[in-house]
Amino acid sequence: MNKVVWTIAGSDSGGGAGIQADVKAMQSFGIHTCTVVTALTAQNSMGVEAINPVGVEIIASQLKALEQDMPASVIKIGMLANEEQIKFIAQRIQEYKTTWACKPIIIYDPVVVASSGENLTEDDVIPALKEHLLPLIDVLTPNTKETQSLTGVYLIGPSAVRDAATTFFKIGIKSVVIKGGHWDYPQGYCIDFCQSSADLGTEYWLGNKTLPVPHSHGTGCSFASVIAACLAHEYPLKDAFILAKAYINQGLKAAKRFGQGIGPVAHCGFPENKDDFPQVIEPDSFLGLELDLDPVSAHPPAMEFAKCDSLKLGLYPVVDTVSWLETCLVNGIKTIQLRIKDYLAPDLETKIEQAVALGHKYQANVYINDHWQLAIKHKAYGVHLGQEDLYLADLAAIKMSGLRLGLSTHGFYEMLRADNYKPSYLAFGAIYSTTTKDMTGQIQGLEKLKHFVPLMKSYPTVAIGGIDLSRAKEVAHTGVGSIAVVRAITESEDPALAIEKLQTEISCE
Ligand SMILES: Cc1ncc(COP(=O)(O)OP(=O)(O)O)c(N)n1
Ligand SMILES: Cc1nc(C(=O)O)sc1CCOP(=O)(O)O
Ligand SMILES: [Mg+2]
Repeated sequence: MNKVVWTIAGSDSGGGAGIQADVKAMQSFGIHTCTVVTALTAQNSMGVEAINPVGVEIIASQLKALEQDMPASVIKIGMLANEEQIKFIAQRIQEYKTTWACKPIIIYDPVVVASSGENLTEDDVIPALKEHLLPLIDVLTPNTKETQSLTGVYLIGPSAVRDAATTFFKIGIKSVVIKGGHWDYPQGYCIDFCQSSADLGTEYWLGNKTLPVPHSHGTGCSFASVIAACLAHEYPLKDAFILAKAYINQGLKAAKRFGQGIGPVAHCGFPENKDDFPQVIEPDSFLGLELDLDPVSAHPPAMEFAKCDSLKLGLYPVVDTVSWLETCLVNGIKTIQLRIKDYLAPDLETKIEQAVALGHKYQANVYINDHWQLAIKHKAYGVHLGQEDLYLADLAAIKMSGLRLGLSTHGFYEMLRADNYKPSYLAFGAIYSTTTKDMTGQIQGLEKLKHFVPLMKSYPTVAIGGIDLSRAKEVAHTGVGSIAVVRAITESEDPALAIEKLQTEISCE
């Protein structure tokens, strides 16, 4: 089924914000947008001349037409012009949430004040918003001013941002993305925050230098629309968050003036340039320290690991015994991983020692999964770690020992987080579903892999998860430099033949 998102928002006659921005931003992410217009604002690049709200009976007729034919998986709400509209939309959203077979995700960008500073509502709507609409919202995307108006919390630093998020959660909002575009803390940076009430222990902070560009009309609407589009594609919120930020950075850099005043953010398609992506803020990074985030790693930070011999690592078996490792090496494999998940496995150290020795014997590069201390001790070629290991392992010790570091990533956010460490290679998974490991909610698919590979083209890249002979060619066709497999070799009747055929499929690309 093709994805449909509704936007319930105001029309901007100037073409830069509101419904017009929403349609363009969602189009960039391959989404079909249905529109429910709440107001016909008369505005241009200089300001708002009139609001012209649409009566609720007209809003009702637009909704009715869509309900019958094109129900949405995600509904994005923008400008609501008065209390009557707020109450009406809240009542409809409540109805959709209780009666639709697939409950829609509701994202609300609380457009109360235009970027020009002008009021976009007829009256003080904040009490009505808090009572009727906000408790129904899955993702709220307020800017600094809107956060302050809705929560009463003055955003003077990171702990105030957290307090504001907690205030929103108490109202019933499930997730918040608090935009720091007007925050200027630390000075010269734009910092954004994301958190969900279901996972209060996890915070996502993104940051980049403030872009000194004058044309920024429609950034709020476009940002929320990209999040809506990504959620419709079932991306996790953290990936939607980072893509929305990259989309806006890309659009700000390309923005142009059309009238005499502030021009609209440009709409340039799916972000493909790593320079447009923000930094994932780690607690021990410069921005993390400036923000006073609590340190989480017991070890000193480290980045820039030893380089791999080549950008293309080729067929990369991941095996759990020394015997399998040798079988692969005998059959010409040059990059391989020993992945023993049982930390109490008998003779674990001996097995790692043997794996390293076999690597030398067959002139192949052996990576050790997880057991970085033993990998250092026995001078393996490299270590493969997951995201959860980044605060646990002594990365500085791995770097000092000259071992390569491969990092797992699952999606855009984790990929940019891994980029902070400048590892030796990046693995993208799980491309397809797999029975080797529980990857529920982390299946990326080929389309995302097509974005990951060019974004991270400065690294050797590896695709993993559910790849077999029938899929190897399409995966290799994305340009990824290596294909990591478990079952495609270990469950084949003839491992030597499986290796040969997989090598052939990959080398054709
Ligand atoms: C090449 C490659 N990619 C990804 C993984 C997964 O590593 P990780 O996330 O650390 O999970 P476990 O393998 O430890 O379960 C990998 N091992 N190799
Ligand atoms: C070990 C592992 N890591 C993954 C990740 O996505 O990080 S997927 C995966 C299992 C790969 O096994 P198979 O080739 O049998 O599907
Ligand atoms: Mg691991």
